[in-house]
Amino acid sequence: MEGQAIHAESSTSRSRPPRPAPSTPSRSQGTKRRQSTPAETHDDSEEDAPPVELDEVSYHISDRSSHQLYVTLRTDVVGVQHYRGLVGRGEYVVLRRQPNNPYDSNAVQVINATGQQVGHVPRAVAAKIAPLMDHNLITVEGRMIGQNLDRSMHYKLKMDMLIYARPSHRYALEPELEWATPGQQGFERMRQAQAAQAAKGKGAGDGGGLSEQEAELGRLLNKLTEVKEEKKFANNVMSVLTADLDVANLPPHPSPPSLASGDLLVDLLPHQSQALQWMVEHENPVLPKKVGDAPVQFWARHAPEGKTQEYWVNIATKTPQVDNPTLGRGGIIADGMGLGKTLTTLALVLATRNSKPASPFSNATLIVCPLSVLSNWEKQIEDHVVIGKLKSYTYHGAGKGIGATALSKYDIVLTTYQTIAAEMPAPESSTPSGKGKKAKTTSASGPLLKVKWKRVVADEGHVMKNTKAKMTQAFGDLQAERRWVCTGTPIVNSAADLGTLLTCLRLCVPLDDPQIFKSLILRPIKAGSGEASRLLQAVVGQVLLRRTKESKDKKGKKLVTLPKIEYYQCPVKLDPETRKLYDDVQVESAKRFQESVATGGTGANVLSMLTRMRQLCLSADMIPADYLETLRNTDTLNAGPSVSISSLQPEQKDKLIEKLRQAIADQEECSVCFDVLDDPRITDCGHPFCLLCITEVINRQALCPMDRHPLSLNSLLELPPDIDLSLVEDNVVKPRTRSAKIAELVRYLKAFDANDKTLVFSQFTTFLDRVAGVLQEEGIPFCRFDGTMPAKKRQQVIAQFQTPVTGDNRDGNPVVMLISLKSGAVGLNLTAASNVFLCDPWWQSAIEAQAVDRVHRMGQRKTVRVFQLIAEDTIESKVLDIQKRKDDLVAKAFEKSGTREVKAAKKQGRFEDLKELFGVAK
Ligand SMILES: Nc1ncnc2c1ncn2[C@@H]1O[C@H](COP(=O)(O)OP(=O)(O)OP(=O)(O)O)[C@@H](O)[C@H]1O
Repeated sequence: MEGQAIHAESSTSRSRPPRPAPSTPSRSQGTKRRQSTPAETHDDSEEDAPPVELDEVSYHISDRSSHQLYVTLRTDVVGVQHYRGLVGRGEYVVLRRQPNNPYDSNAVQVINATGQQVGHVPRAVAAKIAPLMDHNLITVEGRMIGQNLDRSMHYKLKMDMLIYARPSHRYALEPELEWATPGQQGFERMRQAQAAQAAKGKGAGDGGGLSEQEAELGRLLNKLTEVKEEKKFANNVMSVLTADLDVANLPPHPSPPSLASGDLLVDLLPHQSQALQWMVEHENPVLPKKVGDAPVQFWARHAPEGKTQEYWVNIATKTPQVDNPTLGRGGIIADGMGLGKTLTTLALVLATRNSKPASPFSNATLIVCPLSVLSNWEKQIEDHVVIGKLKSYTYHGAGKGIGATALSKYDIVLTTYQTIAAEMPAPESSTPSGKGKKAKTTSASGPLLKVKWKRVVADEGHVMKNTKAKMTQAFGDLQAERRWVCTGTPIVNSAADLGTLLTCLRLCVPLDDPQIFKSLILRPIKAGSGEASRLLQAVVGQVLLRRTKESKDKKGKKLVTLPKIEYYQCPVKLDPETRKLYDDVQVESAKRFQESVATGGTGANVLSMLTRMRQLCLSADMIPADYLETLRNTDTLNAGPSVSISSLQPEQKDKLIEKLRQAIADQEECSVCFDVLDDPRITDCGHPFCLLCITEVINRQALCPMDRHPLSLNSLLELPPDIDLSLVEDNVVKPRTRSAKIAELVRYLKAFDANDKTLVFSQFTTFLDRVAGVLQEEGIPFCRFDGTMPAKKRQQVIAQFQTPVTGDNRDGNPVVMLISLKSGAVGLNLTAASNVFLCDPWWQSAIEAQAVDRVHRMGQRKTVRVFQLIAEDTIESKVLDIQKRKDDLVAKAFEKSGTREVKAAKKQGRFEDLKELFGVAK
């Protein structure tokens, strides 16, 4: 039975973000292999079948979970003679369920890196793994031991099958998988055998034999995944990943656009000219000329011994092919904030104006950015490009009434992520998105998706951290000859972020495939593979340029010289009334926390309790008047049955919607991923989550992670489309009493020089409303900036704020800008300010650093002063302690010794952190 072929169905494609045509051909075109020989031909249905696509959805869901390698099973790929897919030794292959196979409903296909089927998993093995795969309990992938590159007739090929599952499922799953352990010895004995081997010093994973530095990098990357909220850590990892790049000695552009050339109103700085040349080279990559030349995007020339015909080998995936591989054009500009990525990109457009792209592409560049930086691009063009040298157009809001042909005549078109997402054709709602079917479309795509761009640039491209998000898919759908990402933080949460960027950029084919990136890089890194860490480092070396404010040129001089920056911590004493309320709330919250720990769950709404305590530190009227009472009376253990949203009373629904709206306005985090809510939903028990996070939880355990209330997908509610999330213009709240923090802030503002401008950051827009009320009372001119403001308004606000105070414009010239910490701050130039107030400490020091970077950047002439307001003896001082401890841990993790202890300390640290925040004695 095992050698018998199971025929493929003719329609096997599933949906994944479509690939742009024709510059970046589909995988089957781009990495086409040798023509099949007569011996390899097979039945017609297979011949006409479209190339097999990967299942994007299941990839995404499983990638968000932390699966662990349970066991590796040596097995076969069978029925190889019926398929045309070729594989090399060591190549990773995708194992995909084929439930509609007419001969075996348990069938599992084996698919190579170019999407072609190689064969099937043996029937007996498939029967065991198929039900587990169907229930999303395991993920499997294969690594080829045998190969069929010799083109002789093969019926089966040896393969290692790697079975992954969640660590928390071990208890239930191991009995189901005993048959897969070597000699069916069972997991316990397998572990004992592995431990004995490790004790003999044979090394774990495939990290054995690799240098200590490689192993160390692997360990660091693993920690990155574990401590995903630690952005500083991510920055450090970027430093490690880019440590070997010799950026100081990059050649400058021979004739960059400049004052002298009449294109720019400024000259590029030397590091910007180097970046320009690097970008030009990466838009025109050249395959290695001969055997032995350095690989380009991992493709190397290969000449088999004794044979004359050379072929190509992808040294990352071990994929061979005869036809010339297609190279991606573009890359990632990951320079630190404020080094001039915007200006360099404009210089690229100017420098390549006369090199017309191949037909059918136009000469137009599309720049996609968050709404908050749209006006910054307009301003940079206005400030730095000589009038008439670049024709630019902003395609947003009222500017949308223009067709594809007109757009393609511009040199630069500016737009936002939301706009490109909205231009995607709407899927036909009645079409079931069943397996094997692509959603049909009813509406046509918008003009942006119709233009054949010379290049597309994703500014602040790290926002595309999720391959399933509409804007990521929309960027992938844009048709362009060259593709770029600009971001100071290419890795935000984990190395997977870099994989997403490769996918969006179509670079390093076939590593741009999420499934292959995961198999080759993410999973092995988790398993401690130094080789995979080295591969990740190599990917970075191929596609990314990064310098920071600390980088030095070849003479040892810093790239940019900036004025001094001074940090001050300002302790604030709560007023007696707030102090009393805070202490009561803390005692009650601690009780709730302990109760939930005692019952063994995440129990009570931990995050929401922490948020309320933080709001109390800012201004007591930010929490509901009856909050303490509610806290005392809430029965956290009363879960109740799952409720379908459709059965809720209208007033219950309204309450939930209001709660969700508030959570979004307050930038509350999702308590599954600890990130800002993405595509938010609220449960019938009143907890907000990202849609993807809560869907995954429901699929797994159908209980709310906050209060164990039973949930189903029907218990989720989203905001109605007509609800207005935008900041109510000039929202000003006159607080009943002035909180200690607001009083302290005003004290400083009054003491500053009348010409000094100040940024006031808070995570809570509702707090900024209260500050606004007090500033109004005090007659201190201020403005507000918020991520949800219309583009025109933002531009006006920034322009107004950036106007220096002089004798004649003092009246109404804002000296304070109120700005929310997490929305809208990235990418802004606010150098008119030299004082920064951080009103509430944030867990991620990197977010605060980003805020400070709005002011401490090129163009700043004064010393920058940063004031952190900390409410004494509250959760805020504890947050700082935790932040510091985490920074210490990060520092330690970079020392070579003690990393295992660091890891253990971190795990324990999470729980200890919570105890500390609630004031529960250790
Ligand atoms: N060569 C230059 N001459 C004069 N000013 C410059 C030059 N390069 C950059 N600047 C100014 O420095 C500031 C920062 O530049 P820019 O906004 O391009 O940085 P960035 O790397 O895109 O920053 P971010 O990561 O925050 O988006 C801008 O005000 C810009 O006008």
